[in-house]
Amino acid sequence: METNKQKANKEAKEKLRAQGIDPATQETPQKFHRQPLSFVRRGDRLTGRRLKAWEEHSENYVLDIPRELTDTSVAPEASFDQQEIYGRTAPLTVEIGSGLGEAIVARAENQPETNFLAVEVYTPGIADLLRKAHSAGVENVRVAQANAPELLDNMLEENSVDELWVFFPDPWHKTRHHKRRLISPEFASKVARVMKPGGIWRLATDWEEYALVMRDVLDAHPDFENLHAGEGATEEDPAGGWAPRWEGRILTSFERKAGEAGRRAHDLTYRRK
Ligand SMILES: C[S@@+](CC[C@H](N)C(=O)[O-])C[C@H]1O[C@@H](n2cnc3c(N)ncnc32)[C@H](O)[C@@H]1O
Repeated sequence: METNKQKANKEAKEKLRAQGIDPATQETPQKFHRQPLSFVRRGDRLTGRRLKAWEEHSENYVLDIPRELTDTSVAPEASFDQQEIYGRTAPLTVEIGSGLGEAIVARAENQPETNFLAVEVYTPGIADLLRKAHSAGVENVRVAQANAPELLDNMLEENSVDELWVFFPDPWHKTRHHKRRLISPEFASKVARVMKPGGIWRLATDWEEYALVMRDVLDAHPDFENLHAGEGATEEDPAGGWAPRWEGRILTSFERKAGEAGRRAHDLTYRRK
């Protein structure tokens, strides 16, 4: 006789399989995505207050996105109509990899006249964001649970984003994993397409070698201009180009832990030409 727990486990596994996810590893198979993924599917099971937050608030904040094959793939017919989504048209700030939602919810609270879109694949992180957004009473944030490069290609309109953030993207520090890194010339071109001329792209990382790669990739990209070219140059790093810490980038728990481990953040700021 099957117990309730066994039945629930079986159902959860079937749901994952239907989404193209291997229940043993909970990893999204690479074959469904055109590019290497910048994330590994982690356990998505929600419990306790995260589950409660999801049940109570996801309907208000999480976008219903047409999917292709997996739950993070964005189908080419997806669209982003601000009027429909926020009930108004306003300047748009997008955060890619919003983690636990600390930075975007804080900013949304301080900038009620801006619309905010958090892009994140990690369900427990989104649940935390929902809890924060609800308790702060913000109405100008929405969440897209989606693989960012596909969202940029298939959902956001050309010339529609005023500001875009990528704070502490996964560093994938082993050389054999560098192809999974988010920041690349191809990704920069996807960002360039959706940004308005004059739009601002803010980045930060605690991984020094990745910071140098990000700077070199974006300095070489024809559509972006480094707003702090040459700043912060040192003898070891004569090129410089580092931005001061931006006041809107609050200290997240992720950055705090990096600091405790002795890694300091490098900031970069670019303008879409
Ligand atoms: C190291 S965390 C940093 C989170 C947050 N920005 C902060 O500063 O605390 C990186 C986040 O990016 C998300 N992420 C990685 N690749 C992504 C992708 N392709 N699309 C959407 N989110 C992604 C991960 O799930 C993770 O939550």
